[in-house]
Amino acid sequence: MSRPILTAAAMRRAEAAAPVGLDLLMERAGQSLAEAALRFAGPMPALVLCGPGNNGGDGYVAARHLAKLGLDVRVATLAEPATDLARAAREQWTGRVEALATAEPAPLLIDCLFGTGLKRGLEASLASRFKALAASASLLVAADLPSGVEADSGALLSDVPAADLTLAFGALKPAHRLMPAMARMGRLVLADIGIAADSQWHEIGAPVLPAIAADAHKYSRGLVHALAGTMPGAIALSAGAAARSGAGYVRVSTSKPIAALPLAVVQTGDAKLSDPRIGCLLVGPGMGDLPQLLTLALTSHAPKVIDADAIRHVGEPARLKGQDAILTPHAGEFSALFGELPGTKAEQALAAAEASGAVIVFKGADTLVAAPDGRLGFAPPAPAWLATAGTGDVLAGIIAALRARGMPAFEAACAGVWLHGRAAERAGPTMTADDLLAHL
Ligand SMILES: NC(=O)C1=CN([C@@H]2O[C@H](COP(=O)(O)OP(=O)(O)OC[C@H]3O[C@@H](n4cnc5c(N)ncnc54)[C@H](O)[C@@H]3O)[C@@H](O)[C@H]2O)[C@@H](O)CC1
Ligand SMILES: Nc1ncnc2c1ncn2[C@@H]1O[C@H](COP(=O)(O)OP(=O)(O)O)[C@@H](O)[C@H]1O
Ligand SMILES: [K+]
Repeated sequence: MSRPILTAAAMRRAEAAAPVGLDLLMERAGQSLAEAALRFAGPMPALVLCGPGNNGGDGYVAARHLAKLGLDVRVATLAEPATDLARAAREQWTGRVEALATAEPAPLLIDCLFGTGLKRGLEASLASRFKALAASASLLVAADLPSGVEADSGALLSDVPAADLTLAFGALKPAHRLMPAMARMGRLVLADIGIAADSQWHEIGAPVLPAIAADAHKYSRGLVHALAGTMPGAIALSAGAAARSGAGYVRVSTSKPIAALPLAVVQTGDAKLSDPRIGCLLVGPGMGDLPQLLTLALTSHAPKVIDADAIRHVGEPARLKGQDAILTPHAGEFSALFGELPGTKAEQALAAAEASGAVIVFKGADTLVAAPDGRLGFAPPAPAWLATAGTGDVLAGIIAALRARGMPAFEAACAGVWLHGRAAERAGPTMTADDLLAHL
């Protein structure tokens, strides 16, 4: 099961369409916040910071439930509630409400200042007060989003303290899975408040891989054909990854023998790309300045993974229409091909998929997979030690193998990204790209 991801506007639509009233949604949000905070932190004195909107409303509800659960809880606010829902929640809180500017700190700080409605950075005095209270607390729990994070882009409108726990209400928002916000969430927990969170945007979940048929033979399991360029190490990483990701046959066409290739990978001097058995063609890793390799690849009818240097040689995104291609750019390769697109990383990835007709794996600490039909996958966090040379070559090889095994392009790309991240977790912080192969 992969979890839906909703923008702030989509979230408001889902809330409005819910079979129960908004007051009940807020009650559920606040109650789940109280229960999660108590389970996470244990019974320690708490200070709930309430903002003017419905995120603040969740805070008043949470405070009421925490008090009912026997906790020593105080509430501080920067302004009176500005919405009917928040006002109603405030009225049901029978305790005192302190001014945020003068409130004493508490070991458990619950941040209900702003959620999806944040419009601009926090005022300087509020931001510094919030930071000081967070610095004095042992644990910081954020309601829906750490206050200061923009829900749709993942931008930090204010330099917010990192939460230890973030409780997302109803559905994940893009900021839960986009940098730099993603790194401020701490543990991320999703609270079901009873909305139907339908979306074409999802967090990428554990893949279901095609089974190996009992009567399989090497070609039926999938043939990956890779085109080697000037840097043999890169294609060796890609081909090794493809071989370990279930391709039945991995073949590399190269003008000179490559010593680093696994023995199971077949080297060939000619590139017979008309071979109908090719399940996926791979071009780009270690290609160097040989644009003719891309030109050759684009003459083939086989599905393709286009990575690294080959991306820079595409020229016009529309050249890829009808190519059944998966592109795997990092940020530099992305802007080299698509230019500086407007909008959030999510919107940029989707625009690139539409312009090229290709599935786009927009890599980084927050990798996205976008399909031309509007589907968008957000990778779960992967270890930062993936930031080492050659890991992209490994990813391209994994995806090529899954495509050759018959997975559709979007599913193969999502599955590859997921497996790559989990392999890095298993390989540990000292890994090199070579080590990653052993953990596929
Ligand atoms: N709408 C609903 O039915 C539900 C909403 N829920 C909560 O409501 C949140 C969204 O509520 P809202 O749309 O009221 O938005 P928020 O509570 O996130 O904040 C919006 C309010 O803050 C003000 N504001 C925005 N940025 C500011 C800044 N930098 N400095 C000072 N004031 C600023 C706005 O003018 C507005 O009054 C969600 O994140 C979630 O926590 C939950 O209670 C579940 C139900
Ligand atoms: N900070 C990070 N956290 C998680 N994953 C990362 C991080 N930095 C890079 N990655 C991942 O590592 C891989 C790097 O690929 P790429 O930039 O193409 O490197 P190379 O060309 O050297 O192989 C991508 O899959 C990317 O998503
Ligand atoms: K918040």
